[in-house]
Amino acid sequence: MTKAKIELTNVSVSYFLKKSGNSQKALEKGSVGAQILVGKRYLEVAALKNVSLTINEGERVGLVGINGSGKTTLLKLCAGALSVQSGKLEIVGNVSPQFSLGSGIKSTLSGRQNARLKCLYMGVPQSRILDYVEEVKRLSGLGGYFELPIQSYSAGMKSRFVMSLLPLVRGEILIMDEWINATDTAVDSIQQRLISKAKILLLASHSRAVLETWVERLIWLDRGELRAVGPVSEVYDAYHEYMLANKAAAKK
Ligand SMILES: Nc1ncnc2c1ncn2[C@@H]1O[C@H](COP(=O)(O)OP(=O)(O)OP(=O)(O)O)[C@@H](O)[C@H]1O
Repeated sequence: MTKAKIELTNVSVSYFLKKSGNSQKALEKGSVGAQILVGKRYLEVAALKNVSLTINEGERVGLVGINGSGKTTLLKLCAGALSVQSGKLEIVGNVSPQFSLGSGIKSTLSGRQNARLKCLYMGVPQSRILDYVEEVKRLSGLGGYFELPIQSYSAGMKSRFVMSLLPLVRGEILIMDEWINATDTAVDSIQQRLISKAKILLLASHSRAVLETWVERLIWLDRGELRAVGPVSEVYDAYHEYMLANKAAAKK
C-alpha cells in the first residue's frame, strides 16, 4: 500500500487585493501579517513564499507563527481548498480537514437537518447517515433543541453543535486549524481517537501545551517563510523568545 505523504516544493501563494486609499499604509510593519507588495493596481499579500517541506506517514506536525504568518493558507493548500500558484504540491492519501466542520451550516435549518447535510457533504455512506446523526445528537446534548433551527441556538450551543460533528471527520491525513478545546470529555475522546487513527496530523496552534501534547515536529512560519523546523520544545522556545523580543522592542 502506498504511504501517505505531503510534499511541497518551492510553493508560493499570494492573495491579490485591488488597491484603494493610501496603499503606502499597507507597508507599515505591524505585529501581524505577511509581506505586502504594492503594485500599480493591486496589493500582493505574499502569504507563502518558496516553502519546501515533506511530511511522511506517521508524522505529527505542528504549525506555529504570529497572526497572518501563513498557517491557515498552508493548511488550506494541503486540504485542497486552495491551489498552488507556483511550485509543486504532492499529496498522497485522503485528506480530512477538520476546519471545515463549521462551514456551510445553515441557520434556518435544524441541528438534525444540518447534521444530515454534513453527512452527505463529508461522504458518509447513505446506510450510516441515521446512526451518525443520532451520534451527533447524543454528543451535542442539545436534546429537543436539535430539532430547532440553528438560529435559535446561543453561541455556546452552536459551538457544541459544531464540535459534535467531529465523528464525521474521516481520512488518512488530518488537518486541524486550532485545537478544539473541548470541555466535554466525549468530544475530547473523539478528537483523541481521530488523531491516533490519522496517518498524518498537521495541526496549527498558538498553544504550547496543545503542541507539546499532540505533535513531535514543529514548523515556525514567519511572514510566509519557514523560519525553523525541529523538535517542538526547541522551536517553540525560539518562537517565544522572538515574540518577547518583539514585544520589548514595541514598548521602546
Ligand atoms: N482571502 C484572503 N484575501 C486576502 N488576504 C488574505 C486572505 N486570506 C489570508 N490573507 C492574508 O494572507 C496572510 C496569511 O494569512 P493566514 O490566514 O494564512 O495566516 P495565519 O497564520 O493562519 O493567521 P492566524 O494565526 O491569524 O489565523 C495574512 O496577511 C492575511 O491577511
